Amino acid sequence: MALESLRYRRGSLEVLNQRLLPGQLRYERVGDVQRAWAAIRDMEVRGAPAIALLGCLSLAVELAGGAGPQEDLGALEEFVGQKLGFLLSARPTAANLGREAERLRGWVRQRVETPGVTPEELRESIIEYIEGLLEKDRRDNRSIGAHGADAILGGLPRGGPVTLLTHCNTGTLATAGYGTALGVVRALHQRGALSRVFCTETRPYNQGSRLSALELRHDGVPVTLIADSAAAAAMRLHGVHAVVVGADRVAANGDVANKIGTFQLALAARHLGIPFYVAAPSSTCDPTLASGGLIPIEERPGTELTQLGGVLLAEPEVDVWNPAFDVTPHELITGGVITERGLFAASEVCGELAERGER
Ligand SMILES: CSC[C@H]1O[C@H](OP(=O)(O)O)[C@H](O)[C@@H]1O
Repeated sequence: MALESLRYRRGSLEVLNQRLLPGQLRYERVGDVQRAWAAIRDMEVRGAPAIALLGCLSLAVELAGGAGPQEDLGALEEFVGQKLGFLLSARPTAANLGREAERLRGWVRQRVETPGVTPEELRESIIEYIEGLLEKDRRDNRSIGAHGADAILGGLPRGGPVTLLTHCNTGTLATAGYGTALGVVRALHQRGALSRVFCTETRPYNQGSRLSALELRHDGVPVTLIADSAAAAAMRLHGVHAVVVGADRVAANGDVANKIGTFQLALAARHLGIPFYVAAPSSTCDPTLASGGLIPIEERPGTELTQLGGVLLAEPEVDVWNPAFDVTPHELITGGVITERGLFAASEVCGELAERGER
């Protein structure tokens, strides 16, 4: 069975509940924005691109079911804006949902100002616009994979085979299919240029051990699971050629917010002279924030550290600090940022994409 984070057809949306993986493969129906919000907040679905798609598709399901004003263009525009605004409150750090919401609001505004459009036509065109995001994600992921494989192979004297290290989950279970950093892994594997990828368990939600190990084994990709604390040693002792990770938000100066633990991977890579790459679609860029210190960092419940599957792992009353993300300064992203538009120096990616109109 193909692992899919989302299953969508007009009027129907199901999500794979990732909290139950790898032990249980259970798809659950999402019939409206409220249910999507809860799935995002509780990390039943996670991963910046998948979150953006889930949010928007849940709105498409509501509209296909007749929700919202029927007769008034302005009222329908306001309904869409309110739904998108509500979705943004689920998790604060990833940029993609906010960027797609901004683009959709602007597109709806233009349609409302188009002479002669009816509420029914507007409703239908919004649904079609949102459905187009699925194919765009898949197309962009393939481009990121190809650009990333070219960049990594181009940086090696013999052009492979390559040993990589990655963090968290950035693949099928974080996107609509191919993945961002794991898209680069897949592209190298498909070219026969991947020796092995080391994936960190990524405490405390264990995206690496529960999700990346699952999807890479499922696809026959040579993968070795390591503890987060073994990452620097693996880089040094197992001939890692490059580190490639995802991103949740890229600030204007190229600082990157990504899963907690990314910053220390970048420090270790810098010390060992290993190129450090970030792979992300252009919708991850947030040129409105000058630097990484301005990116909101989500903090999650301490029970994510003190418990696992209902089993006590720590002193239950201990104080816990559990940020879900950290910020890696652009100067540590030595390989660059891989987007669907190509490889960019981290300090230039937001500006260059904005100049190309990729906002
Ligand atoms: C392509 S997924 C991007 C990003 O999202 C993950 O965070 P979470 O699992 O909390 O949603 C991780 O930071 C990935 O790198």
